[in-house]
Amino acid sequence: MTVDVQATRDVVDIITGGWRAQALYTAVRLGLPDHVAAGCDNDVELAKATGASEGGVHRLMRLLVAMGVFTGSAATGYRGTRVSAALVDGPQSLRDMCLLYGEEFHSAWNHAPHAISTESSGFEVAYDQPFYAYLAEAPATARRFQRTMNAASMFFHRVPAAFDFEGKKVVDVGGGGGQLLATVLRAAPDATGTLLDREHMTAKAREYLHAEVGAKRVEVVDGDMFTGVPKGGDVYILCRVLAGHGDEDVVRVFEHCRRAMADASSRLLILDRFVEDENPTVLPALWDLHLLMTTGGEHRTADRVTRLLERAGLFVERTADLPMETTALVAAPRTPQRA
Ligand SMILES: Nc1ncnc2c1ncn2[C@@H]1O[C@H](CSCC[C@H]([NH3+])C(=O)O)[C@@H](O)[C@H]1O
Repeated sequence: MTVDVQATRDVVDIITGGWRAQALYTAVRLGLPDHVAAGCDNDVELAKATGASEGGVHRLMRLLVAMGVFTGSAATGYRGTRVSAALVDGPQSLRDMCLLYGEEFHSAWNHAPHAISTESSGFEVAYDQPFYAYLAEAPATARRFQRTMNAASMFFHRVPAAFDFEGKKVVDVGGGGGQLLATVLRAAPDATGTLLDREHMTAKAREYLHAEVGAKRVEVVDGDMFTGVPKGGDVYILCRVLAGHGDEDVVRVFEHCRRAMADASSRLLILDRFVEDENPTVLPALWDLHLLMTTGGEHRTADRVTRLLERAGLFVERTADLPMETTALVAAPRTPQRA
């Protein structure tokens, strides 16, 4: 019998992927990226700074050097890399994402066979309640989740290059904290904006947007996108809002946007991650399953979104790629619509 060495190697690489994630999680939990950045460069100092055993630190650091998280060695001194720098505590850090993925989301993924077999949330099995209900009772985790969402917003700054907002009336539907709308309005000084979100979200968004772009250029509206969206916009944005909702609800939101458009030159801009059934790439397919693990949700294929748009009287005019395998999808109304 011949042994396929490469296949064995490939399988082992995949199987041990979870261990790598847990090793990185432990490093972040111990604050190793921060301590190395602060100048601790050997096992004795790192053990003292973290309260962990010197032997444990040595063995973990050896793996992290092999993974490219740090460079150097115990003998020559450890040094940080771009990877460890991205995990140092501070604004835009991936630290909270690493902790959340290593704790609550890791527990949710422990129930992957159940979640996948039944297409239901693994989180609910692990924690006996839905993810968002849990967050409402666990403020520290809720803050960690919010920071994770912010860190995952690094594609926002590329949105103005994918769509010309200059002079337009921009409506951000489900606009969350307002970071995207602020980015768009800063890039297009003659544009004005309206953010629509649920009542419990809008106070923070209003405060943020008024501070960032001023009350004159932006309006923040409480509402329900399934009931209606503000009228007269030149561009309606739906950024990361579709994944948690069923097809019928999504068509309803698309229809509301089309009917509310100022005229036939208005556009709907969808910013989201789409999965591919043909030649899939790993991150979108992983995040699709991750939505299943956490909320029971899913990412759609671009074809499926296109069909839902068509049902709502819209067609896809063009698409553009954004960082982290996010896509900008620009849709136009089929016929001139009046509000
Ligand atoms: N029915 C609804 N009407 C308006 N906004 C909603 C509704 N349901 C959920 N949302 C909001 O949709 C957002 C999804 S999270 C995405 C937020 C933002 N677009 C970003 O990309 O950062 C949250 O802010 C929700 O409060």
